[in-house]
Amino acid sequence: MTATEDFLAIARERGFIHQVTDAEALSARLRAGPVAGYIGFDATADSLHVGSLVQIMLLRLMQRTGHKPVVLMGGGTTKVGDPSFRDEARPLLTDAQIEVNKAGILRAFRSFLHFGEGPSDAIMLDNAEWLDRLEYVPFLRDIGRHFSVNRMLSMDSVKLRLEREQNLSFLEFNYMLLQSYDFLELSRRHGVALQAGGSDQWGNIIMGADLVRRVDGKEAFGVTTPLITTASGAKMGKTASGAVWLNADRFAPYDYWQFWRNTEDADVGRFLGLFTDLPMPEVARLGALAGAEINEAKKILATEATALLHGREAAGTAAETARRAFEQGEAAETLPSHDAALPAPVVDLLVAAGFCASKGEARRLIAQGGIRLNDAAVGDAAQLLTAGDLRDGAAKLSLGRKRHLLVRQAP
Ligand SMILES: Nc1ncnc2c1ncn2[C@@H]1O[C@H](COP(=O)(O)OP(=O)(O)OP(=O)(O)O)[C@@H](O)[C@H]1O
Ligand SMILES: N[C@@H](Cc1ccc(O)cc1)C(=O)O
Repeated sequence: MTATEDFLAIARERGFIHQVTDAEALSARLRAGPVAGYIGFDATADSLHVGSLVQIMLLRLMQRTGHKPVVLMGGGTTKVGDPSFRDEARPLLTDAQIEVNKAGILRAFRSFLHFGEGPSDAIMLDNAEWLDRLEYVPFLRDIGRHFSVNRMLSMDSVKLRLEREQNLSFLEFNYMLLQSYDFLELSRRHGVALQAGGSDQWGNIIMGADLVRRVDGKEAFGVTTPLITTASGAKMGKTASGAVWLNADRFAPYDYWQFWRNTEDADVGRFLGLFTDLPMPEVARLGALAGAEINEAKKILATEATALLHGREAAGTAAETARRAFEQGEAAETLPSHDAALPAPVVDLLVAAGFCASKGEARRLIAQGGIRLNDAAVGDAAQLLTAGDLRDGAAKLSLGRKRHLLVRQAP
């Protein structure tokens, strides 16, 4: 692809665009040649989850259409904590924890973006590099003077907190200035002219674009993606038992494949557009399938999305494991597995393996008939899994019809 290919039109067609600061001028700029565009990611956990995948796929699309994606790690901003649309302040993380989180987060990007020195190669930066060095009074004088507190207070992202008279600390109130300042630094250092993010980032993004225009008189654009919810209204990426993490040590490729395989019918077309590289005519065809056929589209979505993150081989293995586990009902070797000292309560195993967030949730699922041991429903919340349950060295615990776990005797 070349830089003349219209990134904005393709992004819109695939479902990425919620708001754009000045679509016409941005389109013209994008047509004129490669544009460097950035998205920031705070290091609030040691892996990103599938909610951030919209942002990562947008960076990927930038690269595929000939532009330059800039990944900004929020090593500095994480110390402050973005208050946008949050009811309360995020817990303060130690510097050591932030380092661990950064190392975990950056792993996912390598699967989606090509990093290097070329004009459309991705680069990764960390805003700690400039934010940690800021001096208070010079910063207030050079940057702070361009911000109107009146305007900051009118932003939707903090309005609710203020209206409810919930505390917004001065630390958090500064977040918007720091993110805005990032845009200015990136514009100066790398000619970045575009910032993207989820729709909750609109306020931070337009403030940054204004700052770049005011201080340096340079063009700066902002784009937001919709915040993806499923057809039933839940925020994308959260399941009953937690988040769908991108790192394999937190969420196995097989579970990731299953997450996509379980997409609701009404979401299939939209998710294929956002989370795969399939051409749009194919996306439209698959999204329009109905009845039993939509299941084939879900498997394609699962395999394509898993291949992007974990590689085609892992995706193929997951698809094959799923086929064997569900179509033939046998426990395959590649299901996620968990070693435990036996006998052990089923409830404990479900929590230890990450299938349930708490013992309470595990008991509830058992009461609802949602847990099976070797394909037989577990009826009693106190049931133990014993060595007698092992078949060829493993017992199969299932949550619902689609998530399975092999439990083995710990050595
Ligand atoms: N469901 C989603 N759809 C689109 N973008 C999302 C979604 N969830 C998060 N994002 C985006 O990913 C980035 C990181 O989000 P955020 O930091 O809020 O995630 P988080 O810390 O895991 O928060 P939460 O626990 O509320 O999900 C932001 O740019 C945000 O807009
Ligand atoms: N505020 C963004 C992360 C971010 C950090 C720094 C930036 O310059 C841009 C974005 C979020 O919470 O998701």
